[in-house]
Formats: sequence, C-alpha cells, structure tokens
Amino acid sequence: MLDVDRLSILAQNQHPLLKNISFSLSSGKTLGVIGESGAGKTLLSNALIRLLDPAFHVSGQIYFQGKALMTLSTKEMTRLRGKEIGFLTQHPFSAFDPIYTVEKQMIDTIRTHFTCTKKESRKVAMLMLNKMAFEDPERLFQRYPFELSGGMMQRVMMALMMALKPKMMIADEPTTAMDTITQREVLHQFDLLRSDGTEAMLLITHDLGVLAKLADEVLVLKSGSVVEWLSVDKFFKNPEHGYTRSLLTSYLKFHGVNA
Ligand SMILES: Nc1ncnc2c1ncn2[C@@H]1O[C@H](COP(=O)(O)OP(=O)(O)OP(=O)(O)O)[C@@H](O)[C@H]1O
Repeated sequence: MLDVDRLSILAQNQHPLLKNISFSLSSGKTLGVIGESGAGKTLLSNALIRLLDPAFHVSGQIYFQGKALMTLSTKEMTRLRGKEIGFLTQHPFSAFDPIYTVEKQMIDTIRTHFTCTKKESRKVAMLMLNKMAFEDPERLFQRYPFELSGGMMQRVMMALMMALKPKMMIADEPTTAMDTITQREVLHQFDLLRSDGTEAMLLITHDLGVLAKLADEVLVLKSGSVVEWLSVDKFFKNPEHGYTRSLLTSYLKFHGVNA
C-alpha cells in the first residue's frame, strides 16, 4: 500500500535530517515508528503526506497504492489527504481553523470528501463524537478550537478520521494530550478503525505499550536513519540492534518492569 524508497531530507543549510529511509507498509498492517526525540519521526510523517515546509529539500520516492506522491500536483495531494490518507498530528490546533466552530469544520470536511447533505454529515459527525467519548457533542459542536483542550482536539480530529475512514492513516503521537482512561478508549477505536475501512496505519509513538497493542511491525529510527525494521514480536523478544535493545530496556526500567 505504501512504499518509501530512499527518502532523504536536507535542512535549508544542507544538514541531513532523514537519510535514505526505505520501508513498505502492506494492506492490513500497522507499522509503529519509534526512536528517541529528534530521530526524525515527525519529519517522516509530514514528508509522507507532503506537508513539509518548502525550505526542506526532499529526495527519494513515496508510492501510495502505486501512485508516486512526489509527482502529484498540490491539488491532487489535497484531494488525497483526508479521504485516502488520514493524518492525526500531535499538534491538533494546527489542523483546525481558529475562526470556525467544531461543527462547521467537521461538516465542511466530511462534505469535501463525500456527496451528502449537511444534515447527513452532521449525523455522522455526531455519531463519531459519541464514539470518541464526548458526553455532550451538541455543546461541543458550538465551540471554537481555542475553547478546547489539546486532548479534546485530538479526539475531535480522531472523530473526523473515523467519519472519513481513510484507506491509510498516519498518526503522530495521537493520544499524547489525553488522560489514561480516554487514551484507552481512543486506542480501542483506533483498533476498530482497522476493521472498518482503514487498511493500513503508520503510528508514531513513544509508548511501547501502544506499540504492543496495535503494531504488527516496527521501524526504529535514530538520528534520521533506519536502525531496524522488524516484526513487533521480534522487537519485544529478540531485537538485533543494540539501540533497539536500549530503547526497550530504558522503557521497561522507567515503567518499573525488570527486563
Ligand atoms: N524546521 C526545521 N529546521 C531545521 N531542522 C529541523 C526543523 N524541524 C525539525 N528539525 C530537526 O529535524 C530533526 C528531526 O525532528 P523531528 O521533529 O522529526 O523529530 P521527532 O523524532 O519527531 O522528535 P519528537 O519525538 O521529539 O517529536 C531534529 O534534529 C530537529 O531538530
């Protein structure tokens, strides 16, 4: 479904930030991407949907269902984002316009991708907000992004993705701003999405518990390079690379588990 071939990113000053990244993501699979802070995870996800600042120099190829994304026009790329490739960012406020209510933004987005009436799209949005554990979606609808917390915005974004049912989903730390109970519910919905239209997921996370629950494969990044690309089973039981082992050991130690 997704093939990334020697993707590299240079900063404006020519400093290499991502170096020859290659991997594939098949239909039916979830790929977890991990690595310490600054490894290049967010740059990678933004590059995949072509939302990088134009100051970066990007080379290599990205194929989504055989389509070379680097050659698509801005208009074609805009059409693809949302319905074909969904994106959940760790900065949800950047995905919403501060001057419109949640209702308007959800309805407009749904109607951009589906032929339906306002009433129909409102009903779908409402249903998904209910699934995202909002107690009073009617009230939420009338609010502006700045009136909501980061965790609430992440849930609104997730509800929108559930309404759009993109073929592939890219999620960059999608539950960071949520409390543990909400996180658990949202991750459950994430899991359900896989059996409801979303065929593949790329999930960036620092939480190895999330990785264990959702991922089939793991891509380990360090300083802009791929260290290992392995099955989740091998990641937890028998990682080859010392860096992967150290990530695992420090996570387990931090969470009070003896390795
Ligand atoms: N606009 C920019 N200009 C120059 N360098 C940048 C820019 N944005 C990010 N970088 C650098 O690119 C590298 C990768 O950053 P990125 O945000 O992708 O890391 P990350 O793995 O997502 O980290 P985190 O887990 O903290 O979110 C870092 O060294 C960062 O300093």
